[in-house]
Amino acid sequence: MQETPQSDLAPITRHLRAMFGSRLLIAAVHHLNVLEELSNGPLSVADLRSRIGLKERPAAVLFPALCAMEMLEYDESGNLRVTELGRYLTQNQVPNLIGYVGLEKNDPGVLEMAVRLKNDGPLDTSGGISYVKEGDDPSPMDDAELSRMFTLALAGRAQKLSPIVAANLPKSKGHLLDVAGGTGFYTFEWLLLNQQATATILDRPAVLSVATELLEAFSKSGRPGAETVKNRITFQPGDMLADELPQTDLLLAASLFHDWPTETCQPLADRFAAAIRPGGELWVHDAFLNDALDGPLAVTDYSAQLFWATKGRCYSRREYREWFAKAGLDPTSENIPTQMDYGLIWAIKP
Ligand SMILES: C[S@@+](CC[C@H](N)C(=O)[O-])C[C@H]1O[C@@H](n2cnc3c(N)ncnc32)[C@H](O)[C@@H]1O
Repeated sequence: MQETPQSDLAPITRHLRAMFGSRLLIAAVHHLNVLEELSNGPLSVADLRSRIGLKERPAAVLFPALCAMEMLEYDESGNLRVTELGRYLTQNQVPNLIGYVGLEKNDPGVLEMAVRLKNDGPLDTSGGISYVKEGDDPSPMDDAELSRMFTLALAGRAQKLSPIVAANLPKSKGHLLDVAGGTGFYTFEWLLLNQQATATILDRPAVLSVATELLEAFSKSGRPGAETVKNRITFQPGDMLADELPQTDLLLAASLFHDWPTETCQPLADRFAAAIRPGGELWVHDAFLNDALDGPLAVTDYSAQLFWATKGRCYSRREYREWFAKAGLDPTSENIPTQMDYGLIWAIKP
């Protein structure tokens, strides 16, 4: 089949992320007893969390996933209950599939997922967490080899999505700040479409040295205007959680918030809002949970993958829009799908 810019690679990312969803289901049944806890009737999210001993983040990953899998649902009062299907994973239902699902209960990935759910992350974080640099904690993003590996791992995804994202961002002669810009492809493509604009890519120094190499190759691609992109980009090594951010007309946060826990997202939104000039815009490219926190399955699987590997998870548009509003931005209701189950939302600075 010939590759076209329109072809969505979601089947690949969905199968990749499904592994993490499977681990959640098996761990929920065999290591956390989630469905059994609900077999006597519905419980509020808070009650279910306290019975299983789950913190906010693992609960916000696991419960939406079990809803998306149709094992759980919310009743009229907003409590969680077992569905007709989910009943077949409880002891009172005979026959049931508990034993059959249990064939995989000692799979190393399942066992580790159970540990991470109970602990809200891996037990050993001495080597740091992928895609995360926080305070003085060690970070793979500051290690030459690891940051190259993690950054290049995202290059194909960014190359595929960036022309779509760039085409949906506003046309401008102003400045774009691409925070945690990684490979830089989103900026490269946007500058190609906006020949008078300038941009700053902010990330860790080791990541930016990879982006610099990619920009060199991009400049020589022969695409119209590609050779001018280099002169319009500033690379800014830094810490988005601590350093002053340059003032900008547009700010892009692509696959950024999902690496961070809820308590870090509001300060990030506040910092981004402060960097945007009046009339400017904050754009987020990410995968979003339903506002009802019950799916979609592709995103709850992705949230499980992010829970596994980072400090974050997927969030709903409602969660983002609440951060934007608290940061003094006016969230728009627009929702622009891109590909691979991602989309764009944005807010304007009054
Ligand atoms: C998941 S990647 C996203 C990269 C890019 N936006 C994309 O969509 O391909 C997250 C990026 O955040 C960067 N990052 C993590 N902590 C950071 C910090 N404190 N300051 C600046 N960048 C940071 C990482 O180095 C990494 O490049």
